[in-house]
Amino acid sequence: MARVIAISLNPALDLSIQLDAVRPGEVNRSESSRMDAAGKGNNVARVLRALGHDVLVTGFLGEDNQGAFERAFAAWGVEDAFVRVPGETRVNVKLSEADGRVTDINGPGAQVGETYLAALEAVLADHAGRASAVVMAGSLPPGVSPERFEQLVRFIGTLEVPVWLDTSGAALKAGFAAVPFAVKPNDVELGEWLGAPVNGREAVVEAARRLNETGIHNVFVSLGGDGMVLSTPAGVWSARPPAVEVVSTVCAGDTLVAAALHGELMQWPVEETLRFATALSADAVRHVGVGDIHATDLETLKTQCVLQQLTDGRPAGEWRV
Ligand SMILES: Nc1ncnc2c1ncn2[C@@H]1O[C@H](COP(=O)(O)OP(=O)(O)OP(=O)(O)O)[C@@H](O)[C@H]1O
Ligand SMILES: O=P(O)(O)OC[C@@]1(O)O[C@H](CO)[C@@H](O)[C@@H]1O
Repeated sequence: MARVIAISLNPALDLSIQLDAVRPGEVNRSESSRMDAAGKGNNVARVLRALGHDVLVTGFLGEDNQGAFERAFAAWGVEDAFVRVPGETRVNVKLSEADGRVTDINGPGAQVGETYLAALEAVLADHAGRASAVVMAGSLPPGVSPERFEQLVRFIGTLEVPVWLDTSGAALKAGFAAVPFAVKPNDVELGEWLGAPVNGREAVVEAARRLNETGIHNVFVSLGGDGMVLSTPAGVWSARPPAVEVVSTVCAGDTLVAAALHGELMQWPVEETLRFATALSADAVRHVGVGDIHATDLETLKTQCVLQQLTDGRPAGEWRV
C-alpha cells in the first residue's frame, strides 16, 4: 500500500440532517441528524485509509473546535499534520429530503494568513518525499486567494509528487493552470473552466480532452447518476452506475476521487479502476457519508456498472505514462 497526503485547506464539520421535505420559513422537524468531521480532503483520506493506505491529513484546522477532528483522525487511523489557525472550522449543513434532493449550506471557513500558508508548505516539504500522491480537495478559506492557491499547487509540483485536485470556482481555474496530474470536475465545473456550459457526453469529452492538452494527465468528469468520463492521453472511457436509491449525494465525488487514486496506486487496468470507483461512489449515495468498502453488494454493483471505451488510444492497460 502507498503513502498519500490529503489536503483540506477548508475542512468542515458536516451537520447532515434528514427530513421528509424542507419547508422554508417554517419550523422543520428532522428525522435524524449527525455531525461528522469532513471536508473533501478528509473524506478522500477516510476512504483511502479504509482501503489500507498510509494517509497523512493536513490543511488548516480552527483551534477552537478541533476536538471532533482529532477524535475522527484517531478513529480512522490517519496521521494529523493539520496546521492550527485561530478561530473555528466551519460547520456545513446538508439537508437530505426523502426524494433524494440534497441542499448544501457551506460556510466560508476560518481566516488563513500567510504565516499559516508558509507553515503548510513546510509540512508538505517535510512529508512529500515519502508520498506517492497528494490529494487537494475542496474550496479555499478566506485569506487564500486563487493566485496564492495556484502558487501552492505549483510548489507541490516541485516536490515531484503527483497532485490530484478536486476544487471549484476560481480555485478550479487557478488550480488547473498549475497543471496537476489528475483532476475531477463535475460537468458544471468543467463548463465554468471552459467558459461555456458543457451539455451532453460529446461536449464533456471535448472539454476533457482540452484539459488533457494543457498537460493534465487524468481528467475524471463526474456526471452524478450518469456516472463519469475519464479522459487521458491513452483514450477516453465512460462508466455508468446502476440505478440506486439516493439518500445523500454529499460525499460521492470524494469517494470517486479516492477510489480512482486507489486504482492508480494499485496499478490496476483502467477498466478495473473505473468499475471500482463508479460502484463505490454509487454506494456512497445510498447513505450519509463516504462509500463503504465493506458494502456486501459492492461486487454486484461493480458488475452492474456499464463501461465503454469512447475513443481509441493506446491499449487500456497503458493508461498511465
Ligand atoms: N444518483 C446516483 N446514482 C448512482 N451513482 C451516483 C449518483 N450520483 C452520483 N453517483 C456517483 O458518484 C459520482 C460522483 O457524483 P457527482 O458527479 O455528484 O460528484 P460531485 O458533483 O463531485 O459531488 P460532491 O461534490 O457532492 O461530492 C458519480 O460519478 C457516480 O459514480
Ligand atoms: O465548500 P467546499 O469545500 O467546496 O465543499 C465542502 C463539502 O461540501 O464537501 C464535502 C463533500 O464533498 C463535504 O464534506 C463538505 O461539507
